[in-house]
Amino acid sequence: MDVKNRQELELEITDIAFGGMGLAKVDGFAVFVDGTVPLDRVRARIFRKKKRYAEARLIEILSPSPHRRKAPCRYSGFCGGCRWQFIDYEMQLEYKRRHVSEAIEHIGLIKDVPVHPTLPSPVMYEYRNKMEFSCADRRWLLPDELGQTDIDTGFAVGLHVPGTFHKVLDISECLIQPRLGNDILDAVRTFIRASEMPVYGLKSHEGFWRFLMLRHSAARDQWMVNIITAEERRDVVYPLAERLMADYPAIVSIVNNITARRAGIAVGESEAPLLGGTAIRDRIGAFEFEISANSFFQTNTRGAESLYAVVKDYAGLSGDETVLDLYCGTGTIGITLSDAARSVTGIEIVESAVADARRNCRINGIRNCRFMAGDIRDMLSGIAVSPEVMVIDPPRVGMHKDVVRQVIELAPRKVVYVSCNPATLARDLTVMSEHYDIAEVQPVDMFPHTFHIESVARLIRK
Ligand SMILES: C[S@@+](CC[C@H](N)C(=O)[O-])C[C@H]1O[C@@H](n2cnc3c(N)ncnc32)[C@H](O)[C@@H]1O
Repeated sequence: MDVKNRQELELEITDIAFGGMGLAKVDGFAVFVDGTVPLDRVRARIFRKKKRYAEARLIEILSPSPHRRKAPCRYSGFCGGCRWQFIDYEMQLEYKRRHVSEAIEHIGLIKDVPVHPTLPSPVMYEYRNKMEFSCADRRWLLPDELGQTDIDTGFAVGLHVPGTFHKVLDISECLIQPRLGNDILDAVRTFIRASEMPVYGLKSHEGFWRFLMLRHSAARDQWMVNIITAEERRDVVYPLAERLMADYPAIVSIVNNITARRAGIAVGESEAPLLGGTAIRDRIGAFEFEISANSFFQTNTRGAESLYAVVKDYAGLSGDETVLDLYCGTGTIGITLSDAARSVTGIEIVESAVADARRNCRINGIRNCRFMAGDIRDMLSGIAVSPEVMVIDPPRVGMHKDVVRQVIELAPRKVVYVSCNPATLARDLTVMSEHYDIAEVQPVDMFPHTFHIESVARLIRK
């Protein structure tokens, strides 16, 4: 059967693709349907037809999969924050394991690598320690809000519809942030709505209020509020800070990041402290970390403990090894390994992250770690003595091919590769597998109700 654009079809969902969409086959032709899960039977309409696949929009579930559950969040299905709430958590874990395993087999062309069952996140809701809410001068309405006359459609503080930059839902409750975050969000929304300064237009690029970022320390149950505005107006934001400090004793830091850039990124070109400190402290395992507004920190603190425990186990340190921590961010992995190694050297491109890593060493009284700022592609040639163990935790794009080559030349006995992207993990492991046995891979769920998955691979030199 030839699939046509706008055609309505009855489909049997048989698989779930990386990216989170359900997959059906029509005479062997792949049709992706968002919001579906294997064993669903659905009616859907094709809205995009390509040579090798088509995408269809779900119209009706004719018979639901046993893996479906009722999503507890009212924005589920509309919000890009987490798109898998309607899938049973055990199945989320299994689909994530399959994605990692299939990527290694089909993209990496490496056979027989043991991929263990996904380690679940210790908490399934309220797990995110950092949330970024966008301000917008238009509100994207949920189906049950359409036609309501008492809704202010010219204002939203919330999260985006998946894949869009200008469609913002006005979110009053997000279940993946700790509960008090919703109260703070509501207080900020009320203040902004009453303010004379306009919210930012995501198309016009005019307006004052841009983002609200909330950070939470799980260890201390403390909050940081970062108000991102288009210009510095202390007279406008300071009264908001005063009100928040008075009403929420758990808030210990309020800062104002200022950015005139058009890009939809909640990072300021400059930062003005408002009330309290400019950082909060959290703990992963036995170590404390100071986190400022723009520091990188794993967004699921308890999940990071599970992840780093796997890294430590795979590194198998005896106390005598030199360790190289590539793409070290604020040094959290290196510091976690420091009590089991002779020395740790971390390399990271963002200078402020390296400054954070050094400060985190001082906070924890650690003397056997050093951190260097620079591009790994340039820095590796300066490593004179080959480390026994290398931990590699690159961004989504994976390692540059020159870096893979240099890692192989340095020839560490063990490599622990941490990845947030199964496709680039598989690509890099293919090259590494000429010199290393890929002993095992452990997927770790840091992001429940999303299709994202972190994995740790253990490599042993042949
Ligand atoms: C996935 S994060 C890892 C962070 C850290 N290992 C952790 O667990 O918190 C990747 C890091 O790689 C850094 N990075 C990206 N490209 C780089 C490069 N070419 N050289 C050095 N660091 C780089 C990023 O700034 C980021 O901090």
